[in-house]
Amino acid sequence: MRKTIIAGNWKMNHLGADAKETIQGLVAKVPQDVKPEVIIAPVFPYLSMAVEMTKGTPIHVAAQNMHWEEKGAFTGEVSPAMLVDIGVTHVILGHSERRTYFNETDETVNKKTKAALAHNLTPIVCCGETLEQREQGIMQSWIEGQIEKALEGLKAEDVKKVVIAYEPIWAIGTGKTASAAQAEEVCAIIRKKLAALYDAATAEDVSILYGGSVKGGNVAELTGSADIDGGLVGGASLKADDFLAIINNAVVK
Ligand SMILES: O=C(CO)COP(=O)(O)O
Repeated sequence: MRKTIIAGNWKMNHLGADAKETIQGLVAKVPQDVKPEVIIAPVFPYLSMAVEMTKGTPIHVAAQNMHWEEKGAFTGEVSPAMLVDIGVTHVILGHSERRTYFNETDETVNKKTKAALAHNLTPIVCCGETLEQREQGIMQSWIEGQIEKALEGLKAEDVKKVVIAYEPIWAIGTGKTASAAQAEEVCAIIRKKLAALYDAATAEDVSILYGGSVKGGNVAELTGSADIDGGLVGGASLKADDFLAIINNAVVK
C-alpha cells in the first residue's frame, strides 16, 4: 500500500554504542502517532538490538541485504527466515553500492525480492542511474529496465507490497541532491512503468522513495512532489536529530 516512508540506511557505520545512542534518541523523540513510516537499517550485528530497543514504538527495523536461499552452504550470508526470526520487517535490496562492489545483479535482486515477499518481509528495491548514463540520455531506459527485471514474475498483489527507491548514483553521498523536479521526473517514470507492467491502480499503490543527499532542509520539497512518497536516507540518518528533522519535515500526502 502506498504510504510515506522515511528510511535510514546506515550502511557500514556505527559501532554498537553509537547505534544505541542513535536509537535511544529516536525512541525518545519519535511520537507514537508519527505520520511517515519510520525505518532504520543498521548493520547485521546490531539488528537484534535495534528490534529490542524499538519494541512498542512505531520504528521498524530493516536489513541492508540478505540471501534468497532458506539455509545451507552459503558462507557469510543471512537468510530471510533468519531476519524474520529476530523481528526484522524490511530489507533493502539492490542498493547501488551492492551492485557496484558486491556483484549484485538484476537477477539476484529479483530472486531476493521474491524471497522477501515469500517471508512477509517488505523489500525496498533500489534503482538508479550513473551520471554518465544520464548524460548519454539513456536514464529512462536504464531505470525502466532495472524495474522490469527486479519485479519479473511478480503478481500485481505482490508488487503492491514492494517499496521502490530511486537513488541516482551521482547524488549518493556527494551532497548533490537531485532537484525535486529531477527526482519527480524519474519517480513518475517508475510509476508509469509499473502501470504499463501491471495497471494504473497497482502503480498508484506502490510507495516510491527518493534517495541521495536527503536532509531536513530538502525533504519537504522532495516529498511535496506527486510521485515521491518518502526518502531513503544515508548520511543524515546516522544522528537522531538529523534523522528526526527529516521525519518531521517530510510531507505526508
Ligand atoms: O545511498 C543512500 C541511501 O541508501 C543515500 O545516501 P546519502 O543520503 O548519504 O547520499
